Amino acid sequence: MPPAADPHPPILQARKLCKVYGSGEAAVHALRDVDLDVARGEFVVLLGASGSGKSTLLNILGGLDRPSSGTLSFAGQPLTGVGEDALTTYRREHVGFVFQFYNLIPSLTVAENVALVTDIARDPMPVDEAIALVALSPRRNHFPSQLSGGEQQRVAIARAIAKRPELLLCDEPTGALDYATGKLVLEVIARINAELGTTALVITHNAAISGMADRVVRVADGRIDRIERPERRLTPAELAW
Ligand SMILES: Nc1ncnc2c1ncn2[C@@H]1O[C@H](COP(=O)(O)OP(=O)(O)OP(=O)(O)O)[C@@H](O)[C@H]1O
Repeated sequence: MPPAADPHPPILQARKLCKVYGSGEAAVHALRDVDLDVARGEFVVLLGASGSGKSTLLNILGGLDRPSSGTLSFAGQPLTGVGEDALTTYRREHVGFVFQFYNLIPSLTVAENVALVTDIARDPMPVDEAIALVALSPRRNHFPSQLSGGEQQRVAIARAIAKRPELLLCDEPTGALDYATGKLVLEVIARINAELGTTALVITHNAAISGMADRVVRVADGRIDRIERPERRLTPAELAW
């Protein structure tokens, strides 16, 4: 008899992921044999020096890029060895991305920026619900240029979560923000993880942020160097750096 399927597969399962950019003498081994399981609802922080491979890993986990070798699955379904259409569907339906620079459309208001996503999503939340989740309801009709960096990042988060993705992948979401503003943005990500159950993976250079995580994955030279599980998850307000 074949083994029974795991009733609760990890939302992400990576095995022996490798990524090589270029070839020959110019080859860069950005990821080397990365194994990682992420449980549904987890809050994972990825830490590591510049160039260690964090963005490469996050981009592959989010279906923005493909590994050179190794396997990846989402909720038990393979994402490696599949066509471009399957990867696009995965990204569109299941993944919300937040980057360091907010990538908002300057000529559209907050509500219109979020609506860009809800208009094409399968089961989106109402635009104003997404905006309320990031505490920007009073600014719904403002343009990005009228908002602070932290507020713009919260709009980017509203846009990322409005389609109710299972995964929220954030690459240096506080990288361009000052201390207090960065904390506010992290509070929003932590609240979405807690209230919506969205699995969150957050890249940072800032080790202090790791106190917020269920698990801290340390990446060094393209490998997972170690994984730590803090005894108690801190709120962003309790973090200090
Ligand atoms: N498109 C590319 N072509 C060639 N090399 C690349 C490419 N993208 C990334 N790399 C290299 O792969 C390695 C890992 O890069 P990656 O961006 O994943 O690191 P990172 O940990 O996210 O760094 P940072 O914290 O500076 O963003 C680096 O040596 C980088 O120069």
